This record gives sequence, structure tokens and C-alpha cells, in this order.
Amino acid sequence: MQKKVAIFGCAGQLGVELMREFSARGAKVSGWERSHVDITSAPAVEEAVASVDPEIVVNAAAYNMVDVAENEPYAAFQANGLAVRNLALASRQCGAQLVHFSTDYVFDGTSDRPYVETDATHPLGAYAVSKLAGELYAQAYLPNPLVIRTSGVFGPGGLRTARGNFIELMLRMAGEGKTIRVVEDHVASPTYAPALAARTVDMVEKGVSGVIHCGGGTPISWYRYAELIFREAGLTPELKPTTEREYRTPARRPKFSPLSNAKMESLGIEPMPSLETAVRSYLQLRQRMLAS
Ligand SMILES: NC(=O)C1=CN([C@@H]2O[C@H](COP(=O)(O)OP(=O)(O)OC[C@H]3O[C@@H](n4cnc5c(N)ncnc54)[C@H](OP(=O)(O)O)[C@@H]3O)[C@@H](O)[C@H]2O)C=CC1
Ligand SMILES: Cc1cn([C@H]2C[C@H](O)[C@@H](COP(=O)(O)OP(=O)(O)O[C@H]3O[C@@H](C)C(=O)[C@@H](O)[C@H]3O)O2)c(=O)[nH]c1=O
Repeated sequence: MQKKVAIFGCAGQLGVELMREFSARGAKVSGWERSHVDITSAPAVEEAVASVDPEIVVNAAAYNMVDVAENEPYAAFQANGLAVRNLALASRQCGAQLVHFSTDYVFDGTSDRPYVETDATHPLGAYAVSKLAGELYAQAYLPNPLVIRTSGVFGPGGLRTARGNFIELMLRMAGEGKTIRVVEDHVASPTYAPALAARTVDMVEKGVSGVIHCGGGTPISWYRYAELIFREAGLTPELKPTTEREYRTPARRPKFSPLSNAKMESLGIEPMPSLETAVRSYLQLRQRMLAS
């Protein structure tokens, strides 16, 4: 790929993989982390985009604290909603395609099958509303944005981010020797960041636009997922199933939010790896990173 690509949020789990993947495919990549460009600043975004004049603008930045967002909905809306407007307007000025990431949490979880792109959205909390607003802003100002909805992202970059990911959370709790209680009545499709980044670049290369689902492809309850993580990590902490009634959180979350990747696959994009393969690969990379 010969294109110029501008990536915001380049230090996040997905951001680091997108930097690597676009570069590996020959793109001329510029990336900014939050300390360089805060996407809530319209002038900073405009200046950064103009300095590169890219064909592709990628937004990997987000406010991802689902529970904290219930106490600070404005902060979530600024970063996930209004900031996407900044990126869309800057993309429009230079005729770039905007690639933006959204979430399975735009759905309410009442479906009895994995969600497809045409299903009605119904977010259940401040984070989810802010992410849906971001989708709408991208679509409001641009003719052909690519909006990729994903779910439960985990990538080795999570070792170095403030938020981390579910695997790091589980490994840390296991290290503390506590009983770990995880909900068995919430089902999602955890997604491996390197695989998502590769599919994203595939879609950009094919000129795909619109809303596309790219989840991990394996619907699984968080409890079963925790079991899988510990099995693959060779750990045996005390892990007990619980339910949303017992495990109370400030934010409501969808009970069933796996994403169907059928549309993506129908476009000729390679299916996602199995969750087991992805977790194994994550743990191997993690080991190497910790050893280096
Ligand atoms: N993580 C997940 O489970 C899921 C993620 N997604 C979506 O996927 C995308 C990538 O997420 P992921 O890589 O996992 O997230 P991470 O939390 O790993 O990374 C997000 C990055 O965005 C940065 N950031 C936050 N606010 C701003 C801002 N105002 N300006 C610039 N940068 C900012 C963060 O910086 P800092 O660390 O300094 O705050 C961080 O580096 C996001 O759109 C997210 O909503 C969708 C579903 C699930
Ligand atoms: C830490 C923990 C979580 N859980 C539950 C809460 C939740 O339903 C599920 C996952 O926990 P997390 O803290 O990773 O959940 P959460 O922050 O809701 O993860 C979400 O992040 C945002 C950014 C998204 O967009 C979503 O796709 C989703 O992956 O497991 C337990 O039951 N026990 C626990 O000890």
C-alpha cells in the first residue's frame, strides 16, 4: 500500500498494532499518542492531519472506562463523540477516508443470535451512548467512513496501557491469590488486537466503507473466557461463576453482545483466528515482552 496514513491513539492496544500493520504493508504512517495530540482539541487534530495530508485517517483513540463513564458522561462524550467530529471534519478537508472503531455495547443484548450490522442499536449507558454518537458523527460529515465495531479487545499493548484488558485483569487477580468471581450470564466475542488490525488494513486495501463488524468470532461468556485464559496460562486460581445480579457494576452492560463477522467475511476478508489460538498467541507475546 502506497498511501499516507495518519493514526490517532497510536499507543493504545489497537493503535500499536495498526501502526505496525500499516507500516508492514508499505504505507507511510504517522502516529500520535494522547500526549502529542489530544483528539478533543479540534485545532490540534486539524493541524496534525493537515501536516500529513493523508489518504486515510485512523481513530484508535477512545475513552474506554465503561463504569467510570457513569460518573463523568461528559468526558466520555467529548472523547468518543465530539472528538470524532473533529476527526471527520479534518478528514473531509483533505478528502481522506476516516477509519473509526466502535463497540458491541451499542446494542442492548436482547438478541438471540450474534449481532449483524443492520440490527437496531440501543446503548445502555454513558460509554455506549458516546460510542454511538461517534459513529453518527463519522457518518454525518463524511461520504464513505469505515466504522468497525469490535468487542473485548486484547492485545500485547495492553501490558503498557492504563486500562489494560480483561486478560491482564484476570492474571493480576490470580497473582493476588483472591477468589475470582466472573459473570457467566454475559456473553461477548473477545477480539485479538493484532488480528483486528490485519483485517482493518485488508478492508482499507479493498476500499471497504460503511459499518462492519469485526469481533473475535467466538461467542463466549466472560466466565468461560476466564477459564480459557487460566487453562492456557497454566494457572489454577479459585475461579467461581457469578451472575449480573450478584456482580453489580455502575454501568449496565448488554447480556449478549457477540458480533457476527459474516458481512466482513462475505467481502473476502479472512475469518478471525479461534479464541484459543488468539489467547495462546497473546500469552506467548506477553511472555516475550516481560522477558525483554
Ligand atoms: N478495549 C476494548 O475492550 C474495546 C475497545 N473498542 C474500541 O476499539 C478502539 C481501540 O481500543 P483499545 O486500543 O482497546 O483502547 P486502549 O484503551 O488500549 O487505547 C486507547 C488509547 O486512546 C488514548 N486516548 C484516550 N483519550 C484520548 C484523547 N482524548 N486523545 C487522544 N488519545 C486518547 C489512550 O491514551 P491514555 O492511555 O493516555 O488515556 C489510549 O492510548 C476504541 O475505539 C475502543 O472504543 C471497542 C470494543 C472493545
Ligand atoms: C473484572 C471482572 C469483570 N467481570 C465482568 C464485567 C463485564 O461484564 C465483563 C468484562 O469485564 P471488563 O472490565 O473487561 O468489561 P468492560 O469494560 O465492560 O469491557 C468492555 O470494554 C469496552 C471498552 C467495550 O467496548 C466492550 O466491548 C467490552 O469489552 O466481566 C466479572 O464478572 N468479574 C470480574 O472480576
